[in-house]
Amino acid sequence: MSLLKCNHLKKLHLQVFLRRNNASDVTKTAVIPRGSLGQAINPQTTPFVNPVSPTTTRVIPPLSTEIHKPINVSSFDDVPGPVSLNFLSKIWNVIPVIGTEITSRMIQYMLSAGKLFGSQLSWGSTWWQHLFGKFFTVYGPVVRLRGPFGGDVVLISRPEHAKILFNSEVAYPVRASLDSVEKYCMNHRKYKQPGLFLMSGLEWDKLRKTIEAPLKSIAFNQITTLDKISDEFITRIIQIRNAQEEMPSSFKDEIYKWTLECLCSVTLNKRLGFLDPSGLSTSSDPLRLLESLKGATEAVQKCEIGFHMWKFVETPSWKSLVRNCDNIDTVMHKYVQQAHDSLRAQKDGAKVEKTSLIECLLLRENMYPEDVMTVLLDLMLVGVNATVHTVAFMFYHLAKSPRCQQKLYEEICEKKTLTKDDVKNMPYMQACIKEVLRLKPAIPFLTRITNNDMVVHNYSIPKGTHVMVATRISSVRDEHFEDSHKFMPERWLHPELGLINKDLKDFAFMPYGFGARGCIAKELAEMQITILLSKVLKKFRIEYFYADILSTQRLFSMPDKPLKFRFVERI
Ligand code: HEM
Repeated sequence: MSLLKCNHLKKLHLQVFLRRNNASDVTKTAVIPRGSLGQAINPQTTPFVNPVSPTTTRVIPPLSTEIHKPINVSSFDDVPGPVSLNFLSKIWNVIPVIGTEITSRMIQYMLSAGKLFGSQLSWGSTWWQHLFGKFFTVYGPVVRLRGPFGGDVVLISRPEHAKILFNSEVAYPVRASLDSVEKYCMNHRKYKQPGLFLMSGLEWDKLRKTIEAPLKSIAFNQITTLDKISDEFITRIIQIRNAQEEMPSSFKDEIYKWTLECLCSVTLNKRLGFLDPSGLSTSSDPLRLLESLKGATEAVQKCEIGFHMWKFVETPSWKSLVRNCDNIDTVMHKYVQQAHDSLRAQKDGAKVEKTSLIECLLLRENMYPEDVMTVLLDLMLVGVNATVHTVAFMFYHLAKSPRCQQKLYEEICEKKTLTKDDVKNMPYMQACIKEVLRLKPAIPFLTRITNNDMVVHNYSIPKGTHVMVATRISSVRDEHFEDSHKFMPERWLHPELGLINKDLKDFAFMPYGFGARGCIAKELAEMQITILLSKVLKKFRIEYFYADILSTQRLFSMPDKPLKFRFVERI
């Protein structure tokens, strides 16, 4: 049996086991429900956090060998959800298990065809947003989507429920997998690991620790290079704008190039020349990487949504995923191998100088160039797409709000050359970034496979359940943010002191996720965006005169329209 199938079976068996046994023996259930690489959590060493807030009257006892079900807590089977899916699950239960992760996407796929709510919903680019919103209106704040293939997904959005979920996290939180990327890494490439985003357990923890600190320090050491890359971006703007100072429809690609150049400079300590003023030749590494990343992103989205046919036959999406990821692999492998060889040469001589992330990784015991490749693929798929989305919407919201743009421009003008300290000390810039992430989060929902039994909204949710937190929904609710659909960076500022108000963000706003599993490169992303925006706004006023741009709100969200901004030079 394939490794993937094996994982899914493990997961399902765990759920069935938990339900049958009412999770009565914690030591038996201490297996993380996914990941061939994820080590089992040891309950003896795992810190317990009471999943229920102290102010809540319902009290669930700490995990012990005996779990006492609190009186009046409704069972998992009582969690409401769409009846037609319930019916479907009964039919499909006779079919062998395929996997929990696909359930939600399968359901979304069926619903996107309008089968459940018909014409009541408009299935535009933000259909899932309407769909999830509709679920919450119809079924309440906790919705159970019964999977046609056995795995269930619980959907939540309220901050108090997200708090219970995230506060119950143990040392190694588990995120739902991207089966297609996992299959590519483990089955197709035969790598030892599927990459940080998909790993879990002790191996994930070790790898994360290896990456996190160097990523931060290397990024800050590269501030001058990142500054230069932003200058090149400005040169490109001047080159490609038309007589009306407007960007071509392909402007998103320029943002991609800027992001990739920044990433390669931090990870490889190499300038690949994505923003070369003379353009990119068709056979160049940068163009190959750019096209392959876009192709891989599209292919992963297609593979993950809907019925996972690619698990059985080689569908066009699967072939495209393999082709594009292989291309990324071929290009990056060349640089990783070079770094590997140069480190081996240095090791025998003087002190090893670590100037790039891949060098830090390669110096780790049992870390080979192939393992580094999976890390790089992750950083590209997750990090580059999220940064491109955020930068695009920074430009958009500032263009739509000349008052905010002017205020940000004034703050930028107070600084001459940006230093490390300046980057962290620009309150209005930070407020604008937060506001863009609130309105247009690059990753609009978070997923976890619960590490503990928990009670959410008086429903018992067993350990091993796949939970989706629709964070974008909570970050645009008026009860959490006044005039929530308006772009108002000031909401993040203290009225007198001009400091970022940290209180606002708790669980209603999680653009970088949460806890140990949260984004690994928040500081890097914000530093890059701050440098870019400072440069661009010093030089240009940004304008936009076309239809509103929305986020596609997909797995890797993107703007749904061409970014035809005008960059008007300041006199
Ligand atoms: C504004 C830009 C970015 C946003 C909004 C963002 C957001 C996120 C979110 C929401 C998650 C999931 C967190 C969770 O499940 O709790 C995540 C994870 C991750 N991000 Fe980012 N990200 C950004 C930039 C980057 C960049 C630039 C990189 C890499 C260079 C990166 C690398 C990663 C990785 C590797 C993970 C997985 C971490 C793990 O599982 O341990 N991200 N990001």
